[in-house]
Amino acid sequence: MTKQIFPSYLDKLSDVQREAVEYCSGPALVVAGAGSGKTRVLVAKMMHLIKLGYQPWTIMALTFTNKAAREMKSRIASELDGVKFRDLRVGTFHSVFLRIIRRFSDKLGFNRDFTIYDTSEQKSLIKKIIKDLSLDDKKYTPKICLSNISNAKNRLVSVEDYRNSDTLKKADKRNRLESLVDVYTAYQQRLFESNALDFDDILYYSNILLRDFEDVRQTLRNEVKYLLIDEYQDTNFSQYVLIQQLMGPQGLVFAVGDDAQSIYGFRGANLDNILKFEEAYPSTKIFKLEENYRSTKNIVNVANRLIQNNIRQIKKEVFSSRDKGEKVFVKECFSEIKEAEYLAQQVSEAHSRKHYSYRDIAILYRTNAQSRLLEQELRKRAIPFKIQGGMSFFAIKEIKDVMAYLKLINNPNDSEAIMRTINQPKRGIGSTSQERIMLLARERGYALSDIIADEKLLSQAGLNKGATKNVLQYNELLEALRTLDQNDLKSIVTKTIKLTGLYDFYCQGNDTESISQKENINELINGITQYEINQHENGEDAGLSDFLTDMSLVTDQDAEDDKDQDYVSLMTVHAAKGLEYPMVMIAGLEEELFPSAYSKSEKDLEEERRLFYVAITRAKEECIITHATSRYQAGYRTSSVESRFLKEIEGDGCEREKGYISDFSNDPDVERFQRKNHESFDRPSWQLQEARNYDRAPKYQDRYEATATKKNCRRLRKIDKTLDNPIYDNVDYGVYPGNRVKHPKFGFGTVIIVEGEGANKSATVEFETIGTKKLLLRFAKLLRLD
Ligand SMILES: Nc1ncnc2c1ncn2[C@@H]1O[C@H](COP(=O)(O)OP(=O)(O)OP(=O)(O)O)[C@@H](O)[C@H]1O
Repeated sequence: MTKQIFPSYLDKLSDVQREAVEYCSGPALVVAGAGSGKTRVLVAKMMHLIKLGYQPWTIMALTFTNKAAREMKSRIASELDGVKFRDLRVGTFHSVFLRIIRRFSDKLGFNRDFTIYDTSEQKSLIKKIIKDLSLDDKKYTPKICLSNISNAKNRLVSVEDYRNSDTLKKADKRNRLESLVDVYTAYQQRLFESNALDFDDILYYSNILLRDFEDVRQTLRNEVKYLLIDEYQDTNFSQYVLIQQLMGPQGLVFAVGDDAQSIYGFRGANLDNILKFEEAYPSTKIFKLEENYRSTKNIVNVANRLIQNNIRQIKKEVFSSRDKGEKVFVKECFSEIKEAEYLAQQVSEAHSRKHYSYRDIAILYRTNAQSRLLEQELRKRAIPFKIQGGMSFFAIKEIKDVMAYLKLINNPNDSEAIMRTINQPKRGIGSTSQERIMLLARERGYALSDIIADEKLLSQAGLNKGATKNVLQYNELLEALRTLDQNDLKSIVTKTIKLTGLYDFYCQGNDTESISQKENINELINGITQYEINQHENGEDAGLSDFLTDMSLVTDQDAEDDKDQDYVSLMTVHAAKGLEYPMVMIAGLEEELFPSAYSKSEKDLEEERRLFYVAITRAKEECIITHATSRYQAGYRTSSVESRFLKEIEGDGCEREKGYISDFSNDPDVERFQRKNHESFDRPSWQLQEARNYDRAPKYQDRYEATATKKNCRRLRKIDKTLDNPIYDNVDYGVYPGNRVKHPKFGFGTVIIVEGEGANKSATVEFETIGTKKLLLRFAKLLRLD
């Protein structure tokens, strides 16, 4: 092996990084601050172990994304001659353990070619179950059912455990969801019948394998000598137990993580796993990486000031040896529209005046919905951008159709794939026929794959002759597809697209939709070609089942950066984890948005704070943060209170700028006026101040599906009305001497005198164009501008 390169990887490390890499006598935890070089340490550790004589396949390294795994593998394989990509057992928890489950699938009663259901397949299955169990689909929504099932699996609660648990029963009763246990039972049963697993099952069944099968445990323990784990702070209970079962309490576990960046609590990540690492592995040695190599001093200091407000954390002093750099800049905007305009303008300026490339800039936000206006504003200025982690390619309808056929070739029992493809493209098997087939399957316990192949069963189901013939032809089509060579991936995919009729269905029209569908299908074929090349280069198999497995593991964070292209990246803060950009803008720092309206407890708030910490620490040189004082939500304009986190970051290295006057009317005159007079109007209007004083009503009911009470809705409308019509509905009209106002006919002016009472109240206004006028406020329709 290439010994001459070994010193170089150690040379690139700081003292403490090297100590961590070289320590190999027991479990270790590397507490790594943001930007402190976790990736470098993990790669070096792997090389070091290989140098010490560990065979590459005896080191298991678990990363958070497939992308990180690929990068790690290619760095190691390119630096170490003789080490092959395929020899490295590096991947996400899900991909590594999926391979293990396939290997031992017979122990679990699954066929080796099982399918992994994605979210839409899970939802579709749950909907059918809710219908079959005659449950109220308003109460038992797929989202609620799936999140409860996911929680149960991530806590390793089996269907039987669930049924026997008084605590869970009580909780479900309290939530009026007593039948959740039946939904869970049916869901697991149907997955099993379809020879399918969902994402959580991968870890769940891995745990079962290690717990219940002594021979599997021994085999794996003999194989895995060293375990490296990245992003340890985001492991959940199921992963925690899995690691312990695999390695034991004295095992050679090398965990790297940053408690301050634990942001997946909503998915079951348990911060205690890192906080209490030593309890699980008593002989642990802890290393702290505290130098942030990424960001300027100002950015690091502001981020530190924020995170010190969290109680649950491991103490560390993150510092930067770089310059102070620009101050972190916090900008108040009067509406989300103004905010988007401002950010787009900053991008323009950074590009033209500061010579940033677009690819150096990222705009981060808390929720996907915030991207729409940003996109609009960037488009207006012809700024190229890309939404990262948006709708997955594999969630596109036409791609799902092709994938469903491919899954069926691989796994004939996949009932979701049967129901998706049976009449897609249309072949005369309508919804009544489909329901009858499903009913027979449910009532008599037949597999769908058996029914569609059997004329007698189809007639028992009540299908007429025509429909029966069509179903049988569909089944023959599937049989024919299964005779194709599954190792010739490109050929099987192109033939499937043609033979199933999907090509004619999607690719014949000339309208924009058909063109885009055709492009997507072509993109799939291009992707497959690329996949075959990559697999080949890495010495890995590229058959149909390999492809399906790898695609089922693709996550939002796996998108490859296109290094040749220049565009601004837009993404949620979650999607930005692990990334870095010279300039980072963070939008929407408002209460109930960031922190999210859902974070009610102190624990939730701490997670939101960590999320903001992740956002700030993505920045290398510059960080701009914005918040809007009002936002259009659920059909109403509502006032927004600035995020509590903004107070927390105030101080050295942070500069704030208040917004200019509000523009609720979107009147170009008002806008022009604002621009002209912005210096003298740097305070939010009294209406906003007043609205802010309202006790916080749930504002984002649409987005968060929160159920606002009627009273709150009325209150929101009232605020909204006040904001949209700042003067007309106010009892005292809110006009005082000195106020700047706008009249629909007379234009801009200044109030000189206010006199009279109630309906007779009047104002004398000095207008810029027509001079002084006395107006009855009841009728005057004055718009107050300050
Ligand atoms: N010893 C070092 N000397 C100089 N630069 C380093 C050193 N270690 C890491 N870096 C650089 O610091 C930057 C941050 O490293 P990396 O992305 O691995 O950090 P990280 O710990 O994963 O950060 P985060 O958790 O915030 O995503 C990278 O550009 C990396 O090349």
